[in-house]
Amino acid sequence: MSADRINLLRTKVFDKSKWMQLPRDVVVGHDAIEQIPAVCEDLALGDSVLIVSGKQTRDVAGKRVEALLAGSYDVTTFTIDGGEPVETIRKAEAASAEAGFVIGVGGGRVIDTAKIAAYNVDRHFISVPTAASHDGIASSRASVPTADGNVSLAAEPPIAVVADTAVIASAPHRLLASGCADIIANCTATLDWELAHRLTGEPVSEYALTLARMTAEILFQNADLIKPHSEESAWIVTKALVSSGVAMSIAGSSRPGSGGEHKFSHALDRLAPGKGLHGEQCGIGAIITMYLHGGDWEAIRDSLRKIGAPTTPAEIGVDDETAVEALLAARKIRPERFTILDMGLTPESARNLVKMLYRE
Ligand SMILES: NC(=O)C1=CN([C@@H]2O[C@H](COP(=O)(O)OP(=O)(O)OC[C@H]3O[C@@H](n4cnc5c(N)ncnc54)[C@H](O)[C@@H]3O)[C@@H](O)[C@H]2O)C=CC1
Ligand SMILES: O=C(CO)COP(=O)(O)O
Ligand SMILES: [Zn+2]
Repeated sequence: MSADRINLLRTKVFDKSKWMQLPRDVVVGHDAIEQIPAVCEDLALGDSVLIVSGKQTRDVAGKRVEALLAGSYDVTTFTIDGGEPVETIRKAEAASAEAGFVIGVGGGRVIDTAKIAAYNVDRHFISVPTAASHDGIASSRASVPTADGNVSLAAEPPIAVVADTAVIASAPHRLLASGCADIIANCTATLDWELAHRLTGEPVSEYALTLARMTAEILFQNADLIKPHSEESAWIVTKALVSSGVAMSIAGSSRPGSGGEHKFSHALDRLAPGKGLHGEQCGIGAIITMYLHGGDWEAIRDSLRKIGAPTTPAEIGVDDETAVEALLAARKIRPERFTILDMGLTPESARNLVKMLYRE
């Protein structure tokens, strides 16, 4: 081989570069919230903090975090009131700019709002989930609903995650089951990613793929252990959500955890707002996309049932025709993200799939 050719190969190998941002401290367990002052002190993030929470989650845990930090930090609060998401982010951003660092205490929407606001004004962000309902608790991505569908944005990766299993176990079981379904959706999201790699040459990360898939498999194996209001269940699911979030951070995108089933969920958010939770809709979508991939869709359905997550649109109050519309609309959401739903689905085939796979 000539020297020129060797140099060319070297250049190809060495011009690859990637920046992965992962949490530095992850504290999960009973009364973990009490560790927040120690975590903040350990990370030396500044003298003032903005605590972002929702109306309900402020009562659940936000006020406790405020009280724990009040003696040592200048504490300000921002409560999300359910207004227009982009406007809410702008307001949270302005409040974050006045603080040294930001803590988000709540469900997915609160955490996403806080992590985008922190990112936009270059502040560190601590994630304090009050429910194990989604895998954004440890990721560097945020999902924001817009008029054109959900967009996945770069956001501040949590420098710490503090997940109190007592708080999480006391949340409605529906939230925990939804988080399980969001993880189970990794099974189809990873298949979609591999499909796109084979078909369009989209790069994949073997590590992110393997971690996302393994996380879903561990949950499958432990589906029997997922029970309402059990701290052990909260522990299993929270660890899986952290692991899934890390897969997204390694990938630098939500690809390992979001494929066609997520597009279906985003489409339902617009067509049937307020009916299903994010993870619930993703789980329902994964049944169809797994069937289309030729995989074991019945295993997905049975695990969801075991955990207590819905397996049909009817269970979340969505009629079959809306589910058909969502399947067809899914392709228009983030069209650059190729999935199995881009492979020739027609109104007739969508109708047949819904009829066949969503029987009670
Ligand atoms: N950044 C990312 O990578 C990801 C982001 N997401 C986003 O997260 C959002 C979905 O998150 P969810 O948590 O499902 O919805 P959510 O944030 O709307 O919360 C659902 C409900 O649960 C309540 N809640 C939370 N903790 C509670 C507790 N301990 N006790 C009683 N009620 C409690 C909230 O007040 C809210 O009413 C979506 O916007 C989705 O796009 C979802 C997955 C990954
Ligand atoms: O929900 C997510 C992963 O579970 C993030 O996915 P999106 O990028 O589709 O919002
Ligand atoms: Zn998700």
